[in-house]
Amino acid sequence: MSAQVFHQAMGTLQSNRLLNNSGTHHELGNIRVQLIPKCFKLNIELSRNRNFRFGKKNFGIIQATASQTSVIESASSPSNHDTSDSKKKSNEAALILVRHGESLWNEKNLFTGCVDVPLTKKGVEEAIEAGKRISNIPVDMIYTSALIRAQMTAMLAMTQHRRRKVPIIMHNESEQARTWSQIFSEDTMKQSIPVVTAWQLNERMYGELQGLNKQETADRYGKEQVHVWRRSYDIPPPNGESLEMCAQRAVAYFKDQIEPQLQSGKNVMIAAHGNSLRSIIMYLDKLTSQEVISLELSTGIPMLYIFKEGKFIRRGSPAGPAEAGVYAYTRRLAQYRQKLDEMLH
Ligand SMILES: O=C(O)[C@H](O)COP(=O)(O)O
Repeated sequence: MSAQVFHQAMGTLQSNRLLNNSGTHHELGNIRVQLIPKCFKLNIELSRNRNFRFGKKNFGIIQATASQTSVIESASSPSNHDTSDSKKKSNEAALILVRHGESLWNEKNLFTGCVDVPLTKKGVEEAIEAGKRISNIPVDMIYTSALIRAQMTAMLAMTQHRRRKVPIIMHNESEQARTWSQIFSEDTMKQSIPVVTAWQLNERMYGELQGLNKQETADRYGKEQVHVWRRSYDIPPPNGESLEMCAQRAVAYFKDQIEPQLQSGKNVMIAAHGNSLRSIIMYLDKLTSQEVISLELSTGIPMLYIFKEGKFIRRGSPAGPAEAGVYAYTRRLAQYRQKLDEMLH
């Protein structure tokens, strides 16, 4: 198999460079149709909306519309031979949301926003704990923000997953980055989970509050003013983003990039931030701008949703690390867990 085909199969965002002897391309308006012998039956890609691909054999049918590309897979179990843990023509998919563990600036009570601060030791432990709670839930794709605290959380959580797939960050920032991060073993690829990092999932930009102490800011400007900056829906902090502004980019990204994966039966984990996740939960739970202001998210506590028939069903947020009673499993999740038990015993 050529390196280029493998690169494509690995799922890096599609290169503008056309494949030579590995396949043929046809342009249909803004849709590019690519036929690749023995690999994808049919690979339809929007030339402007570059959608992510991962794995190859399991891509049975690929559907394209003017706004999105979705994939229906043929994998069905967590066996070693499957590229994905999703079900064939699955009509349900798991969505895990997790706010990053405690960061060094959470610990110091500083406004952090888009400043790229790592986790504390406690944050590392929280991320590992989060991983234990979701260790029996299938994960086919991971999305994180561009910030290290979310990425650390996702990676540390996955060290606990019983399926033992390896999360691998996709580097699509340049052609060279794509080329230099190729994987040349199909088996290795099957045991990997693509991790897509996106600035749109970043924490809200806290403007001129970034780096200030929250308590000192309240002492200086008044508790009420700071509460308005932190929890109002549409009032931004000085030169920063309001929750509404944060929601515009985070929810747009969720709808454009993540929802199509869920529609195709992929199980997705998102590791992000207090405010980008509040925005996404507002969309999932159809909260009003009044309701979202009282929504608070703890660090490192994963929340589970099931996506089914176009709807998001909240399945719980575990109070403790013990699995029993943590999540209201669906039948499909219970079957997945049973297969893991069989595989690992
Ligand atoms: O950016 C920050 O300071 C925190 O991650 C979120 O802060 P908040 O609770 O003040 O919105």
